[in-house]
Amino acid sequence: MAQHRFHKMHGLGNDFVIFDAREHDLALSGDQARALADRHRGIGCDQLIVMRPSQRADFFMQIFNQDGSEAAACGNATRCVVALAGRDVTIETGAGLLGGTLADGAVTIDMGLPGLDWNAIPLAYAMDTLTMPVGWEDLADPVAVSMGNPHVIFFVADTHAVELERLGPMIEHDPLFPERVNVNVAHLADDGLHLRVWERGAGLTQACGTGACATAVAAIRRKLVTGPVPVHLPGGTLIIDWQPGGHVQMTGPTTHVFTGEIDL
Ligand SMILES: N[C@H](CCC[C@H](N)C(=O)O)C(=O)O
Repeated sequence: MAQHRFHKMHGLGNDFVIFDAREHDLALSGDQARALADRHRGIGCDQLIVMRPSQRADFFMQIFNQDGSEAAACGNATRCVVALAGRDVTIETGAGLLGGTLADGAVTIDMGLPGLDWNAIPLAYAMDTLTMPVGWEDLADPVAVSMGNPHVIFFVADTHAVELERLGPMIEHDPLFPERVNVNVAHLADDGLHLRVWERGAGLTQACGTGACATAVAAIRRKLVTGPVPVHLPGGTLIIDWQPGGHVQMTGPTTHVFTGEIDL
């Protein structure tokens, strides 16, 4: 056992435990990550992040969901590790290299190109990802987008009328999504997009950065809005900018709550 320092942070209430393992290695299994993320028996978080050395970037970001599964992208946590670094950095993730810049207390991440083909999401078989011919009860005709992690987006009349705590897990585990999926329900209002997310491996969260990116891309592809677009989540608002063919830019705040030590 050794003592390891961690940072408790959040991006609009999507919360993280972040270990900086660039100087001292920290091997973590999915089971250990799940135990640490447990809100009753561990520290508690939506995702657990480990910053590691990288040959290609300032650091590598390993991402564990609350259930112990690994993900290749986490937009809100990416903003938090840039804020921790305290300077503009390049981050290596399982989905490629991301750029992070700090300005006026907010962090902007270049989230790279969205994945739009069925096999980039991935889906179990070929279909048009802009208007998918599928549905689950009242949720139908979604869009699929990858931000390095899989997202399905439903545009509805009112996000608060959707029983996401029941339909979310049903869709997350549907065989159409071989790697499971993050489930986004959104509606368009005068002030931008309103979004609620059932996250793969974490459930209902107060905010989802990649979900906000994927939903903005879906809305722009369907010509509902043009970028930059405010995306209002239960925990607050992100600004997403994207032009077809370009990289997705996400801007939003981060909060450092406390630093702790734990024996691992
Ligand atoms: N649950 C996601 C990872 C975290 C995404 C979210 N917290 C964000 O800010 O992008 C997945 O398994 O793909």
